[in-house]
Amino acid sequence: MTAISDCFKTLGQNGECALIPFITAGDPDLETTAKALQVLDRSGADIIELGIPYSDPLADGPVIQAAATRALQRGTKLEQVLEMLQGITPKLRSPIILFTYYNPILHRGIDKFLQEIAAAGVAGLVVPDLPLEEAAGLLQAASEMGIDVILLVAPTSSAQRIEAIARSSLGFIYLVSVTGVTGVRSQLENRVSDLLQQIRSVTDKPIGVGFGISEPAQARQVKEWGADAAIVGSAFVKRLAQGTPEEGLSAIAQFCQSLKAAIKTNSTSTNTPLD
Ligand SMILES: O=P(O)(O)OC[C@@H](O)[C@@H](O)c1c[nH]c2ccccc12
Repeated sequence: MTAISDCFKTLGQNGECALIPFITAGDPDLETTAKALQVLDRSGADIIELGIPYSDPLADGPVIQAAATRALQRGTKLEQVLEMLQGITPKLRSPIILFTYYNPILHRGIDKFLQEIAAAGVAGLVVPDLPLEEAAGLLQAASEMGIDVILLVAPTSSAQRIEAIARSSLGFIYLVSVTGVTGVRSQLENRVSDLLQQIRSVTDKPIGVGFGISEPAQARQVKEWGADAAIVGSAFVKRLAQGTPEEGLSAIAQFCQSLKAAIKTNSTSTNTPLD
């Protein structure tokens, strides 16, 4: 069993929903990224998604695009991110998912890339622009190295495609809550609940919901809709980038705790009698 499956199994036994924060590597610098991973790990994160900055981040909204630009301007390179991870992953409870666009993987060569990230202790991989039709090779090679490739379901995915994605995705299935780019949204669409049920009807694998979750109440909402994980990106990236690195770290610690508290409890905020 992989570290990610193991994590969902334990949480599922307690009726808990996983919290998956996302941050961009190298923003404001890699030293802060290393600290941020440890802070999140101690503040309620169950799994952490770390984004490799990329110059053409098609699926990203303004907050994560700006973070990637800042990280690239500082000269953040994949090798340095992996070197940092190698030192940090042994100290973390949370498995690390690496987020990268497909081009850097192709550029390096699939096998070399996988060997390097496995050596750095990475447990999973999200590649938003990897077409399912081309995913087989990467999925196979990654699973042989114990790395879960997590595939994305979009609100526009057909029933047939949802089934195919659910069959192939490893670790969990990433349900993108809206059509569009990453970023804070004031309201989550109700159809996320229908999509969750639709995916649930074709698979036993855990399902994580991401895109637009920026408040504890929204995380609680996706939990109540039946999600196994709430993924929160832009809202973390924004907080980490505000003020000095120390201020950013303390802001994400607090935010992480409040999100976890919202999805940990089984009770709802309404006063339901116990009997
Ligand atoms: O930023 P948001 O709206 O909270 O969304 C999640 C997210 O940041 C992370 O999973 C992510 C960052 N960039 C992506 C691109 C595609 C899919 C997912 C992502």
